[in-house]
Amino acid sequence: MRQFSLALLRHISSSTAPALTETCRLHSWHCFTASRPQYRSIVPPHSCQHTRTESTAASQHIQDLSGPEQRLLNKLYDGLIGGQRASLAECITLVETQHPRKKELAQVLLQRVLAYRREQESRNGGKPVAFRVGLSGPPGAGKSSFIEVVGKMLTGRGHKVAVLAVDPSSCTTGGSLMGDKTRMTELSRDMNAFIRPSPTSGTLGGVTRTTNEAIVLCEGAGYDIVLVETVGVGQSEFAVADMVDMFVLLIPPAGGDELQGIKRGIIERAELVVVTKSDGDLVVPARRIQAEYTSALKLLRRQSKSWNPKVVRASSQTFEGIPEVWAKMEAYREAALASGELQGRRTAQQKVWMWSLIQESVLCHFQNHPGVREALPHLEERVTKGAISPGLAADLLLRAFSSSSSSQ
Ligand SMILES: Nc1nc2c(ncn2[C@@H]2O[C@H](COP(=O)(O)OP(=O)(O)OP(=O)(O)O)[C@@H](O)[C@H]2O)c(=O)[nH]1
Repeated sequence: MRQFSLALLRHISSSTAPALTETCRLHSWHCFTASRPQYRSIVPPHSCQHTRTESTAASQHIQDLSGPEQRLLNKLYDGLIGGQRASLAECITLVETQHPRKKELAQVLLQRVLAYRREQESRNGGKPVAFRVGLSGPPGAGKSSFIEVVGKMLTGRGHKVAVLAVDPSSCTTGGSLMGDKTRMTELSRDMNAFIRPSPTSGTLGGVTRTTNEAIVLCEGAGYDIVLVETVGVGQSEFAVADMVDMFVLLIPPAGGDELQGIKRGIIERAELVVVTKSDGDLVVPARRIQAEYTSALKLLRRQSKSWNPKVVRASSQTFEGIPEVWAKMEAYREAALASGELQGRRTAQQKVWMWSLIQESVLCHFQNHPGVREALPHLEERVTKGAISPGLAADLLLRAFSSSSSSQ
């Protein structure tokens, strides 16, 4: 593990450093190594290292890998960059794995793909190559029907479309909220589309991490539009809003009760609200909902200087409004790119992503700590019986964790 961390660190020191000034880079490096003597033997980030290409830097990891591991990673990387769907699926399976060594391999692969993506972005004038859109809405809002028609329309226009799902229920029940039914049947047969359901187990933190990583992989495989779908339950919508360029809320033309479940906080995050199923008898209620949401959005604090959130109607059955919805999404992207907000949003998301990784891994470390594991059953029992407060139990567990961690 330590050897792998060193390899990764060596790569990070050379591949992320160009963004920093030389002084800042060296200062950060010395601050970092001051408390970590084990890393001092690694060459500090230095400008002469940046003349190497990203791929050369990335291949440094490969030296730490066994022959079969190198071959596997090369095969996956070449297949992915070559746009092969089977390789993309295999790469996503690798980032979803719980196996410790495979997790390390996945990180090496991701570093290579990220380096490749950076090269592409610099050729694109520093602008992101792909457009990431998050789509959320209550169960039955018409999300999969909408993604199916929009996806088909976009592949028809020459785009490559990837659809990723974040299903909060997969973390507890094994994935029932987004339905076990076959979704988006036509799009799944389209050679220019790639659909990946949510992993069927794990924590929401784990699922969002792997979705973030899957986005990077899809972009590496040449998908220029990545749609991330989630159901409007729990925190998954906020997690998705934190990983995309644009967040779209889909609302069915339903009565008040069904709309109760839509959280106010998430409406504030939406750049676009689409009232779905605006056809036949549903046109009248769809218009009413559109008017209600338009007034509601006016009262909310404006999130962006370059874009005013909009409310539109569309029908996946009649196709009415679908091209217009996409035109609004493109208009948003252009405005956000021109103002620099999109690039800023992505930069901020990198930090959110890093902290969610830290949270997940610290929690895992805590739960697997021998002192915590020993004390946990007894303390949990005392808390459930009301013998001690949850706060005291948490304090005792944290003490068990930190005292034996520091003596290790
Ligand atoms: N009239 C009409 N019905 C629609 C439209 N889009 C979807 N529906 C119907 O609404 C129901 C739910 O549609 P889905 O696309 O499965 O909705 P979803 O939000 O993906 O649902 P979950 O998978 O349960 O989260 C289905 O019975 C669809 O046939 C539409 O544009 N018009």
